[in-house]
Amino acid sequence: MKFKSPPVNSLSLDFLTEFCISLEKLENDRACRGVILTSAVPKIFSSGLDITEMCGKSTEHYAEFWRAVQEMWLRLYSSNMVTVAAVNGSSPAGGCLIALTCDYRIMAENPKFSIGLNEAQLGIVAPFWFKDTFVNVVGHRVAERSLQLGSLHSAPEAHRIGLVDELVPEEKLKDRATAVMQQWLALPDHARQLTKTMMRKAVLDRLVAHREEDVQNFISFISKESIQKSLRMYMEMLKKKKS
Ligand SMILES: CCCCC/C=C\C/C=C\CC/C=C/CC(=O)SCCNC(=O)CCNC(=O)[C@H](O)C(C)(C)COP(=O)(O)OP(=O)(O)OC[C@H]1O[C@@H](n2cnc3c(N)ncnc32)[C@H](O)[C@@H]1OP(=O)(O)O
Repeated sequence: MKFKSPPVNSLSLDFLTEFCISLEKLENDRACRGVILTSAVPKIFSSGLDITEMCGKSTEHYAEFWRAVQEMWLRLYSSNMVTVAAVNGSSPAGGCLIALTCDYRIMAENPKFSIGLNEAQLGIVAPFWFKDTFVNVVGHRVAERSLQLGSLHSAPEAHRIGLVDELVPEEKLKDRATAVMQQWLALPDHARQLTKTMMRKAVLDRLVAHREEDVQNFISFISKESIQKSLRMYMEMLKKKKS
């Protein structure tokens, strides 16, 4: 599955809706046992949640948007398919979450590409299920430091801390992702799927049990004037960076 939402593959409500529909189609296709996620946009895997969806909108919109973010994560984290992220560009915040949610991450070894949960840098907080997914990949200590600092890690650093499983030259990313997929698909599906469920169930159940509470937390957090101001300033900073 190739993300193609220029300029930076932001995760808008439309993007998330289409992503979930595509994933569901593949999930229901018995001939499809695995999916490789990558980007058709040069140098960017995904810029994370679309900040404009979280700025100056109604409570109803925030609720709809957040449910779509939850849905994307629940579907991908619980997928029966083998999921491989071929991270061919930068991947902050929600983009990093997508990669973390897969079974395996391969990143292009370009030191200019960065990845991480940088929410704290925007003055916002990664919700508990972003944090849980991160902890399950890199461990508690690395996740705690990285989350508090809102660190964006260069590709070599991301590999060193275990955020990505391997680095390969950009031109070899597709072949390597295909080889990894073949390796994972060589196992019987039922054994792999049951093992995956066993490893992820507690974290998935936690969001399922607190889904509506999480929506309300998001709405009250994001609606605060101080948070709206931080997000506006961040967007302005992104725009100024160009000029
Ligand atoms: C205890 C209580 C707890 C309660 C908690 C409850 C709930 C939690 C609450 C909130 C959590 C919300 C979680 C959010 C997670 C996220 O994903 S936030 C998004 C974070 N993303 C980023 O920080 C990335 C920002 N972008 C960049 O760094 C760069 O754009 C880039 C991706 C590295 C690409 O750089 P490049 O130079 O190629 O491009 P530009 O910077 O020029 O960007 C082009 C264009 O795109 C716009 N844009 C970029 N990123 C975004 C984005 N994420 N959303 C929307 N728009 C984006 C940028 O502004 C440019 O626009 P233009 O100037 O109009 O062309």
